[in-house]
Amino acid sequence: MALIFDMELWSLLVLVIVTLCVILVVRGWLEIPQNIPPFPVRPLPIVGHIPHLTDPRRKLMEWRKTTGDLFSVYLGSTLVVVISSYDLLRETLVKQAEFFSERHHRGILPVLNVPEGVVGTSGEVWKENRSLTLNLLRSFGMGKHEMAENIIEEVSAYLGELSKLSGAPVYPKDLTSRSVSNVICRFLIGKRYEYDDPEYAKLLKCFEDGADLAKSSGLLHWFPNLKYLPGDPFSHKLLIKRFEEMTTFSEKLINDVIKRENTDCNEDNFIASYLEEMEKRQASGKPTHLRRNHLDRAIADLLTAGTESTTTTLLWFYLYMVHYPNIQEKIDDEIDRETGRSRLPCVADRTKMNFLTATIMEVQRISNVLPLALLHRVSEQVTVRGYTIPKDTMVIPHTDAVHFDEKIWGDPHNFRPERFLNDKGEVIQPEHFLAFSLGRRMCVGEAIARMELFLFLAMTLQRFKITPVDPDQLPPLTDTMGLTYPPTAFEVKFVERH
Ligand code: HEM
Repeated sequence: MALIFDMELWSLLVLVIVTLCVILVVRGWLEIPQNIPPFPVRPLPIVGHIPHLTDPRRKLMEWRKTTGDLFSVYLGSTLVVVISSYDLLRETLVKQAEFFSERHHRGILPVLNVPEGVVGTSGEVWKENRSLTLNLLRSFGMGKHEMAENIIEEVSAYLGELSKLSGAPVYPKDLTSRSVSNVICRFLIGKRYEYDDPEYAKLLKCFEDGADLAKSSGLLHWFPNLKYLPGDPFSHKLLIKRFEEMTTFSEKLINDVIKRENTDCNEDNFIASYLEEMEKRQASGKPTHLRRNHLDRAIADLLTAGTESTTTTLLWFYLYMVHYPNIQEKIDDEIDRETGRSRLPCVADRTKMNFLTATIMEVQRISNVLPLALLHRVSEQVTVRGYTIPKDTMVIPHTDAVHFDEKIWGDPHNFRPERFLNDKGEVIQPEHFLAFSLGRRMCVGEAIARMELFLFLAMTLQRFKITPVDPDQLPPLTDTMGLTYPPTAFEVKFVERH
C-alpha cells in the first residue's frame, strides 16, 4: 500500500515538473519579441544562452560566422544584441547614438548598480559627469598641468624597481599595475603613493580581486537572487566588501584634498577642480548633476578603468616582445636614432617614433583587451537593417569581430606593426581600430592612455631588453578572462642595457 502511494506521489511529482518545464518553454517561446535579430541557437528556458558562453570571446566569434553580423542572445531573461561588424557599429553607436549610448539600469547586484559617476550612468547625470571628466582630463593633459612630466617621473620610479631585480625572472603585473595606478592618483589628488604604502596596498588588492570576482560573480548579473544562496558561492559578499573599500578610498582622497585646501594649499587636481565646479554650478541655482556621490564613484571609475586596461596592454606588449625579438630590435634602433640612451624620451618624440607607435597599436589591435567593450543599452525601440531591437535591450559592441575581420586587415591573426604605417613610414589611424570603442561612450581616457603607453614603453625599452626566461619555451600568447583579457600569467626578464 505504502509502495503504491509512494509511486503515485512520484508520478505526480514528475508530472508537475514536466508541466512546469513545458510551461516555461512555451512561455519562453511566446515571450520572445517579434522580429528581433536571429539567434545562433535556440535559447534554453530560464538560462537562455548562458550555458554556451563559458568562453564568450571565442563563442561570439564562432556565432558571428554562423549567424551573421547582427544576432541576439538571451543571458537569463535579458535580451542582448551583438553588433559584430564595423559598418553596423557605425550605423548604431555613431549614427543612432541617441538610442545606443545608455548603460543597463536594472538587475545587477542592487548595491553595485548605483547609477553614479561615469561608467555606470545614463542620461543627464552621465552627460554632465562625463563632460566635466573629459574636460579635466584634456586640460590636465595639456602643458600647464604637466601630466606628461608626472608620467615620466612615475615611469622612472617603475624602472628603478625593475632595475632592482637585476634581470631575474618576473611576472610584471603587480609592479606595472602599481605604477599605472599612480598615474591616475597623481591626476586625482596630485600625489603618488610609495609602492609599499599599506593604504595603497588595500586599493591594489581591490583591483587584484576584481578579475577573480568578475569570473566568480558573473551569474549574479543575470540572476541577482543567487545572492541569497547559502555559502555565498557567487562571491556576493566579497563583491560588496570590495565595493565599500573602493568607496572608502574615494572618500578619503576627497577629504584629504579638502583638508589640504583648508590649510591654504592651492590644490590643482581632478578632485579639487570637480568640487570647485560643483560649488559654482550649485551656487548658480541652475540644475546640476555634479554631486559628492557622483564624484566618489567617478574616482573609483577612473582608478579602475584607468589602471586595468593600460596595465593589461603593457603586459601584452612585453609578451609580444619576447615572441618577436626582431620587432624589439627595430624599436631599439628607433630609440637609438631618435633619443639615444642618455636623454629620456618625451611626448614630442611620439611623432618621430613611428615604429614604436605602430607596434603599440598592433598590440592593442591583436590583444584587444576589452573585446566586447562595455555593455550598452537601447533607450527606445529601434530598427536596424529591418530588425526590431526593443527598448532596454542590452548591446554588445563586438569590437573583436572588427579587429579580426579578414576583409579589413587581410591577415588579422599575424602580428605585423607595419599595417599601421604608410609607404612613407608615417603612422596611419585606421577607422577600424576600435581598442577604445566608438560613439558617445568611447573611452574618456584615450589620450592619456596613449601618452602613458608611449612613455612607459619608450622609457622601458630604452633602458631594458625584454628577454624570455627560456628561449626554447616561450610563454604562450593565450588570454584569460577577467575584468579585461590579460595574457595567461608569464615570466620574462628585464635585462639592463649598458
Ligand atoms: C589602453 C588603455 C585603455 C583602453 C584599451 C580602454 C578602453 C575602453 C573601452 C573599450 C571602453 C568602453 C567604451 C564603450 O562602452 O563603448 C572604455 C570606457 C571608459 N574608459 Fe577606457 N580604456 C583605456 C584606458 C583608460 C584610462 C587611462 C582611463 C582614465 C583615465 C579610462 C577611463 C574610461 C572611462 C571613465 C570609461 C567609461 C566611459 C563612459 O561610460 O562614458 N580608460 N575604455
